[in-house]
Amino acid sequence: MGSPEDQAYRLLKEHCNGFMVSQVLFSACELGVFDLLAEAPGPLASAEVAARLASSPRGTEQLLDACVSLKLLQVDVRRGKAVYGNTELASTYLARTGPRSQQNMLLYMARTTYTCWGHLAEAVREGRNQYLKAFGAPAEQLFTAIYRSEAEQLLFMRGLQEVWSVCGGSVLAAFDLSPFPLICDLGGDFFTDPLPHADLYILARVLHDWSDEKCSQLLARIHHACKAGGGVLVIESLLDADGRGPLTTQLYSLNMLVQTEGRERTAAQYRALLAPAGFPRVHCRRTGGTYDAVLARK
Ligand SMILES: C[S@@+](CC[C@H](N)C(=O)[O-])C[C@H]1O[C@@H](n2cnc3c(N)ncnc32)[C@H](O)[C@@H]1O
Repeated sequence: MGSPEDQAYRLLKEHCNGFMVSQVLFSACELGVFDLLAEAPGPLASAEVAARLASSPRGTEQLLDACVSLKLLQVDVRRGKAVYGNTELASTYLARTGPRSQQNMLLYMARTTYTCWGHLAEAVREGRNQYLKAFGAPAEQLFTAIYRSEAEQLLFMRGLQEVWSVCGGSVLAAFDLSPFPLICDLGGDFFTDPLPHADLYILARVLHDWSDEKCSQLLARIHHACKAGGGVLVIESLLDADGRGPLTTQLYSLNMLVQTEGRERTAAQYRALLAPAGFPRVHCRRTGGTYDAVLARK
C-alpha cells in the first residue's frame, strides 16, 4: 500500500518544517554540542553531554537524536548504551576547531539573520530591511545598523570570512589575475574617501549590499582611481539569466531584502552596472560553487 500522504503534501511538510531543521543546527551550535564532542576523548552518552553543557537530559537526548537524523552526529550503541560523536561534516564545518569551520556564520544566522527573516512578509510589503522591527536599530545608515555593537560587528566579520575557506580557491582561480600587479580590497569609506590607485579592485559581496544607484556611484569612483588597463573583480552569487534560480541565490537575494539595501543579480544586471561605469569588457565565470566571479576591464 502506498503512503497516504501524496508527494505534494510531503513536499509541503518539508518546506514547512525547514525552520525546525535550521533551529536544530543553530541550537546545537549555540549549546556547544559540536565543540564538546570534538574535544572529548571519545563519543559521549547523552547524559554526559547534558551534564557538561548544563542542559536538560530530556531535551539533550532529543536534540542529539535529531542531529543524528540530520547526519550532523553519529550514534554507536556500546553495551546497550547510546554514545554520540561528530560526523565528518560536523568536525569539518561545525566545531570551532574544524579546518573549515563555519561556526561564527551559523551563530550570526541564528541570532541576527533568523530574527530579520521573522519579518520577511513585512520586508516584501515594504521593500526594505527589517533592523528597526527586529532590533530597534534605525537603518538609514545601513552599516550603522549592521555594526550596532562591537560584539555584533565581530561576529559578522568573523562569520563572513569563514566562507572563503570553502569557496575562496575557486573564485580566485576563475580568472588569471597575473596581469594585475597591484590589487586592492577596498576598505575605509569607499563612498567618500579618496580611493587608492590600483590595477584591480576586488568587490566581494559588496555590490549585493547596495541599490543600483549606489553601485553605480561606487563603480564610477573606482573607475576614476583605476590604472589604465585595470579592472574590477566582482565576487557574488549569480542569479540565472531569468532570475528563477538557483534557489540558494534566490534565498540570498531575499536575505539582501531583509538585511541590506541591495539584491543578488544576474550576469546581465552586473554588466549593465559595469559597462556604463567605464568597464565595458565584462566576463562572467560560474565556479559551480556558491560564489561566482565577474571580471570587468577598463
Ligand atoms: C557583505 S560584507 C563582505 C565582506 C568581504 N568582502 C567578504 O566577502 O567576506 C560587506 C563589506 O562592506 C564593507 N563596507 C560597507 N560600507 C562600506 C563603506 N562605506 N566603505 C568601506 N567598506 C564598507 C563592510 O564593512 C563589509 O566588510
